Amino acid sequence: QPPQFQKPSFGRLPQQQLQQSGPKCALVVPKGNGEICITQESINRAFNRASKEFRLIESRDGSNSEQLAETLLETSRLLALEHKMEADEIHGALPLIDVFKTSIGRFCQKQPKCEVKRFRTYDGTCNNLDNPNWGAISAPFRRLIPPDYADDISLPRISVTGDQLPTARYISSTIHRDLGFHDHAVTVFLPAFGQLIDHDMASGAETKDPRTNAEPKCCDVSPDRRHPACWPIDIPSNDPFYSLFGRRCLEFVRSATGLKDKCKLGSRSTFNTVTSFLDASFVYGTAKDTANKLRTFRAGWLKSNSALRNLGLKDLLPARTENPDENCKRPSQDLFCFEAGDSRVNQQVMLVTLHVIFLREHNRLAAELGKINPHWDDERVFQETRHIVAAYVQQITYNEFLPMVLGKDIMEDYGLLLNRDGYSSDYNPKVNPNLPVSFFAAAFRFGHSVIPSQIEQWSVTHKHVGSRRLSELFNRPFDMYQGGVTDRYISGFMNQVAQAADDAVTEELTNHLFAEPLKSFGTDLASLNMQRGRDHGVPSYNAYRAFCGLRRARQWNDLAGSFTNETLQKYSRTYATPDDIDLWSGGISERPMPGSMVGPVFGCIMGETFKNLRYGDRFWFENGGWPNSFTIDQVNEIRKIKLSRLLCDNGDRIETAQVYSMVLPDPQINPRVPCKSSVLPRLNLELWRESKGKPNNVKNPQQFAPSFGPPSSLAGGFNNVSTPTTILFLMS
Ligand code: HEM
Ligand SMILES: [Ca+2]
Repeated sequence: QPPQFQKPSFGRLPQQQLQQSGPKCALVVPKGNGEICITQESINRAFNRASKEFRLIESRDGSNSEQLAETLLETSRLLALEHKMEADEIHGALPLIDVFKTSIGRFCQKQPKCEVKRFRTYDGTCNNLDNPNWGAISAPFRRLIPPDYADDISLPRISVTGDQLPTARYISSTIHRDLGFHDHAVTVFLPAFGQLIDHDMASGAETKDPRTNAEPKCCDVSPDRRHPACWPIDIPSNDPFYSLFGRRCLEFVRSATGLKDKCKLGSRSTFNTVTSFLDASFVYGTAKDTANKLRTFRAGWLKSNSALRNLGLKDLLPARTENPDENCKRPSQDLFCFEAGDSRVNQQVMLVTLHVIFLREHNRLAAELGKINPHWDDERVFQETRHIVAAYVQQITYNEFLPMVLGKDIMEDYGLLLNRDGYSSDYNPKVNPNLPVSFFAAAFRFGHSVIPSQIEQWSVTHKHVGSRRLSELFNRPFDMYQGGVTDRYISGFMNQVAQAADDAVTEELTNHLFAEPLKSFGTDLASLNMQRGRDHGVPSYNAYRAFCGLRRARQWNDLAGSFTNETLQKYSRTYATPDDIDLWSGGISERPMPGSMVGPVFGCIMGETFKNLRYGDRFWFENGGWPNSFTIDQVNEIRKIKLSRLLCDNGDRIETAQVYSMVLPDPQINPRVPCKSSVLPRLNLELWRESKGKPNNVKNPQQFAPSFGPPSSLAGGFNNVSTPTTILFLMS
């Protein structure tokens, strides 16, 4: 069984004492010797006042969700004020009120009605039939422990002393300076794939200025004229880098406020704008409209750019011709960035390259499936291909990526090892696949520490042929239009060693992020990570220690085993108390666990998240008994897929690759093999052949009800798992 970490306790109030919907009171909260009665009238009063302030209009189609979220937050603030509620009561009690019994109900969108179908919806709704919005777009980030807001409702976290925390940039420049250490085992494909799946799972909601429909600018605007969501980051006057340019401010805008499940009251929630499920949403988008724009509607294909065909090379992503300058620095009007299912695609070339590989794989599969099943129409080929591509993402994530990042122990403890054979019957509709805010804002940003300063290109014969600074490539993916560059990046990423996952982050990210062409400075990703954590009310590293079963530090010495002496000293000089350490900073600075790239706190947050993304996904590729289920032979085919297979098939002239492309090649334990080697099997698509009219694999459509039990993966052995210290398992 996965370890039972301390269950989230939202407040110290005994839940049975909280009565809902009594005759007079919507909620009764015990307080001191007495109790607080929150009446429906007081809720309605607070809501009316707040709705005037935010000009809420009545509508149940979701078009008012932004104002409704702000209105409900203000309602909560007014109620907390009126009833003198403390943090525990705000987090533990307010969400228990059934708002459908108050005037709020009229404004809250109804849950969609679900049907059981073969393919996933684009927006992730109806994956969970009882909670149709779980894992879907706009779902709130969930909390592993109660939030930490300065006013218990919404204002960013401050020090437990009551003072402001040190500015995020100060922590970045003292603790997260680049020391340039390399990892000893992983290649650049590890962070590249990590970021790709990050974009499958997570995207925070930007606050837009209604006048410009862009994120507001904060730095060069006087504080009284700033957009209310502005919360720029102060740069100390003696900053080792920005002082050279007289910069004192980094742009930062707080994320948009979101609705809680069923419009519940309580402290500020934020939401995910993509599906948290690993469903290849970065290929297809998270709305039908987006998917339709990407499709050719012929033979199940996605649109692509054929500019390189005359050189005998495969297609690239289609050009972004709508809003061509959005997140794209074009040197001239006739050069375009790329379009894909996720709008962040052009951020840098690692990401673009993987998007290209998945686009090509989609079209390769669609072509084959179309030949094997000539009676399938465009829609059927498209959806069956999408279904396989999502399964690939799950297989590669749990079979290659997570074992390297988390190591064998966490994989086992959280039930993350894939089954060796047979179907899984471990889908559990009670498991919530929404991402924890601590995962989105901190733990999965561990990858920022692994990014190298230079991006290398290698030849297909594995020789280094050139390097470019990462900062020259932000939002400038144009060299992909040169014949052969896709291969040179693919080969580069499988041969270039990644940075170590430690407290150091490359200056390309901490001083030059998104630098404009020819500008000497950009912004700082480490600062953004910490500011984002504070923005979302993410409690401190120390609070998560307690959640993860470690001892909560009372004094600096208690952390001696967790950090190097040097880091600990820096922390003690930077923060007022161990209770203040930002989660992202503490998490990436922790000493890694044996066989893992991360320490126990990030390991625990990621373990929790990836456990729920597996057991809470009804469309998980190993699940049996649903209309979406693959046949068992198909599942076994997918189990053989490795990232190197996709590189071989979708590069232009890649002929050899190491078996595990996220791990450095090694003649003994991770040898380069020819792409035609049986060590890298291709999916046998004959298993997808269907005789006309017969549904693919649902033997008895009545038998949808899955059985629930302990994850059978835990009973199984050790399958295909690799970790830096257990890399020998790779080849077993
Ligand atoms: C050159 C590579 C990368 C760049 C330039 C980059 C940049 C960024 C930026 C600008 C943000 C938004 C920051 C904010 O305002 O909160 C972000 C968020 C994030 N990044 Fe990265 N990142 C990179 C690589 C990675 C990698 C390798 C991972 C994981 C393995 C990762 C995981 C995340 C996650 C989980 C988020 C939050 C979700 C989101 O809003 O996108 N990133 N990154
Ligand atoms: Ca997704």
